[in-house]
Amino acid sequence: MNKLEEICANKRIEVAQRRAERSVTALDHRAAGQSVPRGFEAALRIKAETGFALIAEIKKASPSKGLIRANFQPVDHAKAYEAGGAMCLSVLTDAPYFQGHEDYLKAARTACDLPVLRKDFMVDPWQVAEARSIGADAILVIVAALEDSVMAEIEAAAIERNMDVLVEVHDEAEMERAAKLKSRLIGVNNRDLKTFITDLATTERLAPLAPEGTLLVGESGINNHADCQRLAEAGIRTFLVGESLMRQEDVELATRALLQG
Ligand SMILES: O=P(O)(O)OC[C@@H](O)[C@@H](O)c1c[nH]c2ccccc12
Repeated sequence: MNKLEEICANKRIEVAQRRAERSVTALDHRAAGQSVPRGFEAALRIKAETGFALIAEIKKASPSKGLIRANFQPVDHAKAYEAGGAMCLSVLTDAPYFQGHEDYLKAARTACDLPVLRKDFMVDPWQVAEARSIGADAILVIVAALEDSVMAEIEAAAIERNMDVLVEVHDEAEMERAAKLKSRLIGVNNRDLKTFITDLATTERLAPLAPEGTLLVGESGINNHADCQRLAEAGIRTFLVGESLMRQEDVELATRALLQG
């Protein structure tokens, strides 16, 4: 069992417990109290026409790096990312492996005007209703973790709720499977799931294989402006960046430097 399979096996157990306590109807009722979804993909597409569109990630820890940020303040981070020029936020909510929490997403979204992706491991369409009920504007679908039929069900649950779907791929076969979905927001994860090594060449290799009309997102291992410029050579102007920003003292300044050099 690789790490992703292990995480998803645990997620199934975790979700089964929460699902027993709350129905989709109850979640949708709760979601009605949230503000309507902010356009996640639309914000990225507009910005990517003229510059670099950034999804800035709020991430306290990860399985490969352990604790990334000791002084962890999701509200301050959200504000700093927004002030620094990010178009969207991604907030880790997985607790066992990333020390995330749904409260971090709620607090971050309330603190700014940016659309927010719930960064978690979706294994059940029920989680989409849950994500919307805490205010998420978009969800992540990791192709490597799901069968085609479940992937489509999760996507449908998001579309039904006017949420956007970031579809994540790691290799050619996954890009082909992603193309069968409706979403044309596709992230290429540069992190090898078995070794945890990141290599920007992954995005460069897969970019030409994306279906027509796709907004491609370069994910993971993007450390500086030069990395953004390198991916721009391959036509990618949208990036998902976590660790390199989370490690900086002045997050707003670091965000601006990443985008502008
Ligand atoms: O911290 P980085 O190397 O900038 O990477 C951010 C993001 O791509 C990474 O956190 C990520 C990509 N896909 C995921 C799926 C689950 C959890 C985390 C992730």
